Amino acid sequence: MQADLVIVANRLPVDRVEMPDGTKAWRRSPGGLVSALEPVLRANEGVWIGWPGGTDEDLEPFEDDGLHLLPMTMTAEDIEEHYEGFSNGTLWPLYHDVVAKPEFHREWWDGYQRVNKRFAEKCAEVAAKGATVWVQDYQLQLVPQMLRDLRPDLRIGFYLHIPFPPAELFQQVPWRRQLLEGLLGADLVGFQLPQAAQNFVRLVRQRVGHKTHRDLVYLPDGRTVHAAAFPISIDFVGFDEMAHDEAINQRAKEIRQQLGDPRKILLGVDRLDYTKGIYARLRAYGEMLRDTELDVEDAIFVQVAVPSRERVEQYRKLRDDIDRLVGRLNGDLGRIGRPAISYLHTSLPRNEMAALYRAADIMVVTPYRDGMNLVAKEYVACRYDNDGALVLSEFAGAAEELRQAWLVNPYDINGMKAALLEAYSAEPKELTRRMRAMRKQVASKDVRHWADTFLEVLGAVQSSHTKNVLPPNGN
Ligand SMILES: O=P(O)(O)OC[C@H]1O[C@H](O[C@H]2O[C@H](CO)[C@@H](O)[C@H](O)[C@H]2O)[C@H](O)[C@@H](O)[C@@H]1O
Ligand SMILES: O=c1ccn([C@@H]2O[C@H](COP(=O)(O)OP(=O)(O)O)[C@@H](O)[C@H]2O)c(=O)[nH]1
Repeated sequence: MQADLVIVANRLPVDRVEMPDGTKAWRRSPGGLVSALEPVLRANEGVWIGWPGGTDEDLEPFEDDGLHLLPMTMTAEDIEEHYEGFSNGTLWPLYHDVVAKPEFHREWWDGYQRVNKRFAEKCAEVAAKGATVWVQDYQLQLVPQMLRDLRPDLRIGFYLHIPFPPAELFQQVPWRRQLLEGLLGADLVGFQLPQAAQNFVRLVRQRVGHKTHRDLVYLPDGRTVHAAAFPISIDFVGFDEMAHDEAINQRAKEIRQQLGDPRKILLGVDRLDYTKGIYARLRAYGEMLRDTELDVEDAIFVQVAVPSRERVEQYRKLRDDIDRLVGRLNGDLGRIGRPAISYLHTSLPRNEMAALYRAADIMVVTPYRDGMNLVAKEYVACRYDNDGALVLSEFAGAAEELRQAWLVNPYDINGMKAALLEAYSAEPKELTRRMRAMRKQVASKDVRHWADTFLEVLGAVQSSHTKNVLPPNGN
């Protein structure tokens, strides 16, 4: 198989899972990267390389619902060292403001290099001459340079879905220079926010010593690397259409009834990740009930927590902590038929998500740090009647665009309580004013816009063989 567009991500859009009866089945993979890229691959003929979930399974390339998928085989050791280890035990906490303590282990780094190499080799094998390869996310930062060494004819783009930290944090990594050099194999390195692109360029100047000018890096071999922000988004029209669907609105009504017809439904939907601030948010809500600012007769908090990275210690602990907190809050504050929190530890299909967004009066998104947070944008897309309130952390990438949300600092519990209360009691006129502006933003900057802009800028970069001339004052 030879493709003109190759998307390479740690995960395939579908995940091979074992059912309770021991049989294997495909399920949609968790997370926003898959939500965003699936419509992009659908719109452009191409192939997607990634891990299909599970270990030691040699699967042939296959087609799933019109998508060409190329599964990579991962051993148990690969998963332990590359995915759970270096990607999610080292890079993930480090890139998210050290919300948890990153661990540095040399064998994890070895596994990271090994897996990146295999992904690069697979790309080199399937990319047609002069093809575009779009490498995704922090799990594959070495792929751009490894791939360029193998196939200098390719146009290579890289996109980081999570924040890129300031130099002060990044320089903790013992292999910082190798990571930067890996990324510099790309022609275009994309980030969620402009600050991240600036952090990257500054680090390249300081740590690798290359000349830079604004968002350009000049390499000694004459190649130029462009670093810029491309805030990711959602399929606005798709969500808006689902939101208008009769069956989904019927389901939203049913959800409300099943919850006991409360006056207001508050909703949180997150992967069960310590970056998402679920614990602090539920604690704040519990305090509001305890202090009688809210009453379980009027309000309920629905929290959906999607199982995530369950073999990583910090994630296991978080799950236990939240289980205990929910149990305590319901035990202390709930009444018969009126729990304080309706907690679901599960992954819901898109239509059920849309029904929940339709049902929720207040969407609560309070991460300590988040690359973007598509859930916030999906909620906005589903509120076509311009009602509903969004309470959003300042530290989510989405806050740069959704300025009319109730913006909160998740470290400030009292501030969060005040914002929740304001959103809870806001006048319809106020809700409309805010939601209308946010809908306009998401409608105009949807995922199509994101992918088209990235691929357009990538398409415009000079061929890697063309030598560039430094600007007169390149620094
Ligand atoms: O693959 P997993 O380990 O199960 O994790 C799921 C994904 O989580 C992260 O998603 C990010 O991408 C979103 C879309 O750009 C963004 O809105 C969010 O803020 C990010 O956290 C991760 O970056 C992906 O690689 C994972 O697949
Ligand atoms: O039960 C769930 C919970 C979440 N999602 C989807 O998972 C994505 C989460 O992306 P986000 O950017 O908010 O966070 P991430 O998990 O990537 O960090 C969104 O598209 C959600 O619609 C889902 O399909 N089912």
